[in-house]
Amino acid sequence: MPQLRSTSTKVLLDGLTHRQKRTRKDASIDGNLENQRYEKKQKRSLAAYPQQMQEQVSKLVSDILASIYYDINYVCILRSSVRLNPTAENVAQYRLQFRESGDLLDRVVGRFINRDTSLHNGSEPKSYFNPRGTIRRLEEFVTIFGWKMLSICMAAEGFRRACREIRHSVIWAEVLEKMRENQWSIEVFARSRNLDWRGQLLKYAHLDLIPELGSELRPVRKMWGQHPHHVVQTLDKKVRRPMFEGMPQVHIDEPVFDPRNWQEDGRVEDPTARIPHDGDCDLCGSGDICDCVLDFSAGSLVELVDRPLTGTGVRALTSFKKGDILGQFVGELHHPDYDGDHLYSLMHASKTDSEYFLAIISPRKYGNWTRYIAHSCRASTKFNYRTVGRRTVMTVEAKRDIAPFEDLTVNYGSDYWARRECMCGETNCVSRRRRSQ
Ligand SMILES: C[S@@+](CC[C@H](N)C(=O)[O-])C[C@H]1O[C@@H](n2cnc3c(N)ncnc32)[C@H](O)[C@@H]1O
Repeated sequence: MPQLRSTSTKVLLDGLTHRQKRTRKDASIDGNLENQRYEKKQKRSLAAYPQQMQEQVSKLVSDILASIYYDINYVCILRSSVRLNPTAENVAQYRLQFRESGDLLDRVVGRFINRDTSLHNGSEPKSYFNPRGTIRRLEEFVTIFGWKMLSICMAAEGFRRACREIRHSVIWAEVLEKMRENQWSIEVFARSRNLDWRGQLLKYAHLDLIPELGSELRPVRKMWGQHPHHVVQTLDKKVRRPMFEGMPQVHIDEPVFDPRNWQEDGRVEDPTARIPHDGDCDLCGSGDICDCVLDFSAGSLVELVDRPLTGTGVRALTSFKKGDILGQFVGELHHPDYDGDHLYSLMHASKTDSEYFLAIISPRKYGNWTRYIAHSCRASTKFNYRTVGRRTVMTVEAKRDIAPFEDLTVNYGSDYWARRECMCGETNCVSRRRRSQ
């Protein structure tokens, strides 16, 4: 989580701390009353700070949340590689990720047990004045979000660092608020990638001193076994499989060329196969057919979410820079005259001759996350024809910098909206302009 180390962040954290600095020694003099006063003061909301500082804090908090998704994804990739290839090195690397989190979980569980034991004894819980303490924060976190969420987040180094390194409670409060907004999203993200959050907690299952822990360990519906992009978060905070005309939509990584779809044409070769006329490879610059392949890791850091006006859409879970290639638009390849998909399909051409169509890419059944990108008349991404390795491909690229948690959008072109109503809400919206004419 490099963001926490940046100079501007340090200045920001110091600035906030400076205003309300108070030492642990001072505060511990008069115990609980002081503790309450201190916390009240600390809980001043972010709204009390200058606008510029508020913006910096929200950016920092977004970056922290994004780092949690990134780390969870990383741990899940590691887990898959351990399952597929359990070498000593892979196993050691995977275990390393859980060393610190296991230790912290032990301590938080210990805190809850001590708390309960002291209640059973009839004595007051031991006072622990340590507002900035990591364990204290984790304890608060469990109280708000529960053990499952703690176990999920604890797998992320970004979360552990935030607990340890954030110095001001206003920032920590903002992190908790952002967590609250994204709680279901984080859970779906972790569960659909098979994060072993239960395994981390199972060793405490026999401790019936913490009843909430037992109830959270009850088996939950499996979200794993399929591709993470077979999971859409619904408006009522559930999940569903994306469907088209009553059939489940299937994730694929590569376009599908089936000669049976080209019988009239008699074509037996994939029309997207690269020929010398398609120009140099956009990755290595070579004019010869090369073995380059696009890196699609960006697609691991997006999620599918239902939106009230526009149906299933795509939300970024990380930041993207202008020009980043986020993914490849894939689907079944059909003859350019194909008329069977008016919802998702796009014409494909070579970058050297964009007027000559090679195929229609139709992802209504087989496709990837890019088929769900909503239209906006002020879009954040664009489609591009590219030549990469052995293929001509259609990519989705960032038109500008994109912040974490923004919905990705692309411009479908004004023809698409000739007989449909665009709901993007932008001031330059094609349908809005039509209505006002
Ligand atoms: C390529 S699909 C995108 C995925 C689709 N939302 C879904 O649920 O499968 C295009 C369809 O999404 C919806 N959509 C996307 N952007 C929209 C917008 N700006 N206004 C209205 N509807 C939109 C429309 O129903 C459109 O026909």
